[in-house]
This record gives sequence, structure tokens and C-alpha cells, in this order.
Amino acid sequence: MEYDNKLVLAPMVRVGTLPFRLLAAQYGADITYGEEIIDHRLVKCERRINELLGSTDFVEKGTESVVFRTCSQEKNRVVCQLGTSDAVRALTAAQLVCKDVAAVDINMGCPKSFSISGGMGAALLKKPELIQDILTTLRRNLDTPVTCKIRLLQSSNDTVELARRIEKTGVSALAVHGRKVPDRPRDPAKWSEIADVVAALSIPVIANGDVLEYADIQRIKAATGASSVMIARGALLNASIFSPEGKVSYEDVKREYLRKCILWDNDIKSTKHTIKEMIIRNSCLELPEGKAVNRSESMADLAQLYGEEEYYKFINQTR
Ligand SMILES: Cc1cc2nc3c(=O)[nH]c(=O)nc-3n(C[C@H](O)[C@H](O)[C@H](O)COP(=O)(O)O)c2cc1C
Repeated sequence: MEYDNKLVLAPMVRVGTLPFRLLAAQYGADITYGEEIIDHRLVKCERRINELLGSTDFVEKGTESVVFRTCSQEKNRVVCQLGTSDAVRALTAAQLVCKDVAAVDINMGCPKSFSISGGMGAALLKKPELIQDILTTLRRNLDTPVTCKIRLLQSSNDTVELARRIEKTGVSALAVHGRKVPDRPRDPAKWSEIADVVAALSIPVIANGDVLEYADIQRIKAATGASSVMIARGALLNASIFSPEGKVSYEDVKREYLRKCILWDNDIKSTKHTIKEMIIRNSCLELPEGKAVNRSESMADLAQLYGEEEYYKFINQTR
């Protein structure tokens, strides 16, 4: 996969399932990351072809729980992001999915206590040897491109040093979220410190942080020198942020998302969560719409709420 001049949908837990990735791609995302999947969970899965949907599912053995669903349309752009603290387990998990995805990414930026206490996410930033071990193991044993996503370290020099070390493992690209571990989402992303990494590396750097409007894409490129840009919250605000043709109305984007969830039989909890994330960023969950989404128990309820009953019936009749 090529990493230069790309618009990238960021990994987002409970959001980045197949419908949201297809939605972002429809509006112009070139590369779409899935939500982080913990390796412990993925290694318990089996690969199943879902004839009914036309998807490839990774399902937890002994259950019907779909941990990762993908399809041939996205094979050349979907990235499976793993949460891990162990090279061998990461490899076992990656080997299960690597033929069905365009790349495998390791999350080295998540500051949540769940990740840190398990030695995953941002905890890895303090363990450069382990980072090297994980990335080298994946690189040596997979034909699929391997990448990782980091946050900034305390000083720009430290970040650059780590980034150089990561580059030496042979990864195809490095995504840099321009915040430090203690930073909150409201703290501005430090684009100048991403620029330091871009200047120091030869591999593509994907700049991430505070791209909330289409015009910000050009701004972050100019400020960092990175040619590729990764977007998370801007895509929740309006997934058509990737489109050079201008924004589609948020109401239309939301309905399009729901239709994709119906089509791909997305998990109801993930569907509700994502719709709520869209509402929080555009209005307020306390209004009647948000309350109704909260009350919804099934895809049929959501279809009714958004006037998509006919589509819901049609899809279910044709299955
Ligand atoms: C709802 C949500 C879920 C996220 N989940 C992940 C994740 O699974 N893996 C990851 O590396 N980062 C995750 N992030 C962080 C984003 O990928 C991104 O680095 C961060 O939000 C900064 O980008 P932005 O300013 O475009 O939002 C998440 C962010 C949000 C808002």
C-alpha cells in the first residue's frame, strides 16, 4: 500500500467498524483504519465467510460475536489496528487477518487505563525495546505492510529519537498524533512537533490531530510537511470531511451511515454508539433525537426513528 498523499480515517474504538469505514471511503478517505482490536481477543477468533452478507468475519470461537468484519471492497485500504504488549501474540493475531487487510497497525498511543495497565497503547512508548521487538517480529513474518501510531513524547528530541528507531524496523509508515500522553482532546495538537518527525524520517509520516474541517487538511500539511493526514473527530462531526467536493449535510451523512449499518448487519451497540458520537458533536444527546437513540433496542427501532423502515424491510426481505 502507498502512504503518500493519502487521506486517512483514524482508528476509533466502537466507531471504526465496516459501515463507518465504507462511509468515510465513499466520501474520499483513501485508507481506513478499523477500531483497535486487542490481540488477546483476536487470537480467540476464527475466520468465517459470511455468504449472506458477502463479508469476511472474524468471530470469537464458541460464540456468534463478530470481532472484526471486512469485505472485498475495502481490502486495498483497510488497516487492522491491534492493541498488544507482546510480539508473539501480536504476530499470531496479525497472521489471522493479514490476508484480508491492506496493513496491520500497532496502537502505541492510547492513554486509557485499560490499555496502560495491560502494557499496551501509550505504555509501549516507554519501552522502545519492546516496540522494536513487536515491529521487527511482524515485519519479518508478514507480507502485509506494518505501521504504528504514536503520540508525542515529553520532548521533541525524544519523539524524533523514537521515530527513528521505529523507522529502522522497516515499517511502511508512522502515524503521529500531535498530543502527549497527559494531554486532553481539548489541548491543541502540536503540529510543529509532528513537523520535527517528518523532517527526520524518510518513510511517510501521517499527521494526526485537530483536522476538523476540509480546509484543515491543507493547513496541517503545510505546518508539518506531511503529505498524508489522519482524521478522527472531524469524521464523527461529518464523515464527508474527506470530500473535495464539499460537505454533505450531517443529517444525510447520518442516514447514509445507518443504511450501511443495516446493509452490513452492524452490531447494534456500535451503531448506537457511533450515532450518539455524531449527535454529541453536532447537537446534544438530551434533545428528543438523542433520547430516542438511547431508547432504541434494535436496528428496526433505529430504522423507524430515521425514516428508513422501507430500506430495512427491503434488505431483510432480500436476505
Ligand atoms: C471515539 C474515539 C475513539 C478512538 N479510538 C482509538 C483507537 O482505537 N486507536 C487509536 O490509536 N486511537 C484512537 N482514538 C484517537 C484518534 O485515532 C486520534 O488519534 C485522536 O482523536 C486525534 O485525532 P483528531 O484530532 O482528528 O480527533 C480515538 C479517538 C476517538 C475520538
